[in-house]
Amino acid sequence: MDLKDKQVGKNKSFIASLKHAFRGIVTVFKEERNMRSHLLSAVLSLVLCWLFHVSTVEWFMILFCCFLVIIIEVLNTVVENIVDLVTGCSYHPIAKKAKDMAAAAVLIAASFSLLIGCIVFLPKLIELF
Ligand SMILES: Nc1ncnc2c1ncn2[C@@H]1O[C@H](COP(=O)(O)OP(=O)(O)OP(=O)(O)O)[C@@H](O)[C@H]1O
Repeated sequence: MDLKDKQVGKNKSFIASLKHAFRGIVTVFKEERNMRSHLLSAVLSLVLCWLFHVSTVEWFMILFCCFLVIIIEVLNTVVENIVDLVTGCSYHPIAKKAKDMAAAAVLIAASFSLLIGCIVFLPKLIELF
């Protein structure tokens, strides 16, 4: 990171805010293996939606689940980073609680999405065979 990137104050323009938000997206996909798995699952679900010609409501449900899991994984990564920043990577029981609860949020969102995926795709797969 070069010196001019070491900004600590508020963004001066909407474009600057957007640039930093995009950098956040790139960083989370580069650094988080789980995020890449979520993206792969989302792409596969969208391909299935397209193959099965699902209804508008079903498209909405699947899109909602894809975005939900990705947004919660971003928030989980934020919690992990803040905890590491505060603890300096030394053990603390409250750090453990925070990280475990953030991971629980991802697990709950992913389980909900799996359930929705089963509700939408299972009847169509059964009909196919
Ligand atoms: N500073 C700490 N103090 C106490 N426990 C910690 C600390 N850092 C991590 N842990 C424990 O280790 C687990 C894994 O932490 P880590 O930061 O490696 O998350 P991760 O493997 O990147 O998680 P994810 O699978 O969600 O990406 C946490 O859920 C927590 O139980």
